[in-house]
Amino acid sequence: MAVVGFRRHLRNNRTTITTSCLSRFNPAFDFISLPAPKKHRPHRSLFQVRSVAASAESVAGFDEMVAGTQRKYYLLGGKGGVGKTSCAASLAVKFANSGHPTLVVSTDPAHSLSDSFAQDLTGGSLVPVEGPDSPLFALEINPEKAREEFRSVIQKNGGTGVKDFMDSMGLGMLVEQIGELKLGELLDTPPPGLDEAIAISKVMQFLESQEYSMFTRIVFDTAPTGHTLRLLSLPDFLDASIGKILQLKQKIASAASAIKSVFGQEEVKQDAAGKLEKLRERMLKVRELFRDTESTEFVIVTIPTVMAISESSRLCDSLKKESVPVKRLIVNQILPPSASDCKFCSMKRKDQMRALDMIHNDPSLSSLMLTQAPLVDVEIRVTFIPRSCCRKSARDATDCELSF
Ligand SMILES: Nc1ncnc2c1ncn2[C@@H]1O[C@H](COP(=O)(O)OP(=O)(O)OP(=O)(O)O)[C@@H](O)[C@H]1O
Repeated sequence: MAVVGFRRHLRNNRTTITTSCLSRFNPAFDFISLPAPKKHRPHRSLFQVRSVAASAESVAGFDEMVAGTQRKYYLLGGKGGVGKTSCAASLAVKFANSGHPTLVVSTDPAHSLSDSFAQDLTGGSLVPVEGPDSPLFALEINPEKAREEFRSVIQKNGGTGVKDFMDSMGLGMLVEQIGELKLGELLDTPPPGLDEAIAISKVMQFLESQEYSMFTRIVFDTAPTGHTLRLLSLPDFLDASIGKILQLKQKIASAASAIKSVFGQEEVKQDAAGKLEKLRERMLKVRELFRDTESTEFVIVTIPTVMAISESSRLCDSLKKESVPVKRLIVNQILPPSASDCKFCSMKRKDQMRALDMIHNDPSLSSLMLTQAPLVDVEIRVTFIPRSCCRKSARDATDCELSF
């Protein structure tokens, strides 16, 4: 299994991958590349993490991330296009190769996890990723598709399928409260956080379902910054909304006869306030989870540009304000060292140095552990090499090192 610059060669009808671009560049980019099989592993740090505040190099970062068998959640977020998906995929692979059954989930409506793994993950269910030592599954949650399905269910069945659908999304109790509202209109102008509500409800399913209990590492590839903040603030939003919904309860009760035709008498009789309370508790549980320093960590991904770092600084402040644990910053796409820069690269390098200085001087970001990942000259993809291709006799040493 390898996360490498993606270059395919057909050799004897088998797929192999060159690793030359990575080996030419910084070995610290092992965050994106993979550790070689144990017997080939170099002795240097494979996941170099440097505290910006204390400039000494440390290898403690990744060791700390893999330590322990209790479940841990890593949310990767940052500005659009900085490499969140690439980093989430490679981190997930590293966890799986370190012995953790791992799940990587994309909550970004503009998914690219499928592209990153070169596998179709759009079905809304767990897809096994072959290759790592321990099980690795990937999942894309497609909120927009879910919303569309929801809309068509309403149109087709006049609302009769709504409850089942919402139940499947973990939001069943909501529909009973809003059953007499015009759901079509609600979907045309979705309340802020509806997409994130679907993602959160999936998270709650992870927590509750036996099927997911095996996973000890869950990596989230989140949507760009704005969405992420809404995701984190949604439990509060829903908490506040519950008051409003409770007011609707009275209205719903008076419209019981109308609802009866949709949901049946028994449903209407159920204690709406109790259900809302349950929903609130669930949301609070999610909120607690995201703020639990023992189990959760938000990793900010950025690139060395003034704009990206300024946004990362604001994101870091917001996360801290929300009491979300944030300890690490990945600075992706750093120009690799070169003995002779062209004019463009030399200018670019200076620009990147200025941006990196911003991190050192930023009151929020400077306290984070910094991982630097170089810009590589090919697209980052996760793929695997069939074991049969890894026979030493048939392969040169470099290919073998990053295969399994
Ligand atoms: N270090 C790198 N060197 C070269 N290309 C990179 C690097 N990191 C990411 N890329 C490329 O940049 C593009 C965007 O990466 P990716 O999809 O991981 O970013 P993202 O932050 O998840 O994007 P979005 O916000 O759109 O979801 C991809 O084509 C990816 O291959």
